[in-house]
Amino acid sequence: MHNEPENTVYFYAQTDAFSEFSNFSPYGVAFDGRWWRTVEHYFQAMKFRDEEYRERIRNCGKPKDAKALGMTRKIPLRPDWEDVKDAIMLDAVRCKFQTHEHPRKLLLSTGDSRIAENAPMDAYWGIGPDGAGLNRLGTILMQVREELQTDRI
Ligand SMILES: Nc1nc(O)c(N)c(N[C@@H]2O[C@H](COP(=O)(O)O)[C@@H](O)[C@H]2O)n1
Repeated sequence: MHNEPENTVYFYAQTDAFSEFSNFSPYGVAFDGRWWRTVEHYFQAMKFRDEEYRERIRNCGKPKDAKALGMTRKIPLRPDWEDVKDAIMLDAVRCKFQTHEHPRKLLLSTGDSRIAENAPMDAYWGIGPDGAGLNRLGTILMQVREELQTDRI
């Protein structure tokens, strides 16, 4: 069962409310001494072991370009991707909210509301076409919010 919709904060497009919660929003993260202009750039690059290809993603302009580069299967996906992708996403999202005050305050302002990525085509990170998707990104955002609320980060 889902919570009632009125207790849910939805986000997705950069033109919608709470767009700051999207990995496409313009809040960069630092990992391994390098700056990634969005969480999406970092997340997509981590799919690959190929350092040159990671750099290509890091240096591409927009998060949608990073996502498109991350979709290729011409460069092999790292073999452990399915095992590590949730931890990589959590690290990146946590780093974003630790680094940037504006999205952090917005995240804290949601209290204990459910947070859901309203991504119609994505039933893993988002709620998918019928609202019943796994919403892993929303769950990670709620975990990071709880860490902030309880001063654990
Ligand atoms: N804003 C936005 N536009 C899309 O088209 C999307 N699919 C998403 N969702 C984000 O995509 C990332 C997952 O990519 P993979 O499917 O694992 O390659 C993740 O950042 C989702 O939040 N967002």
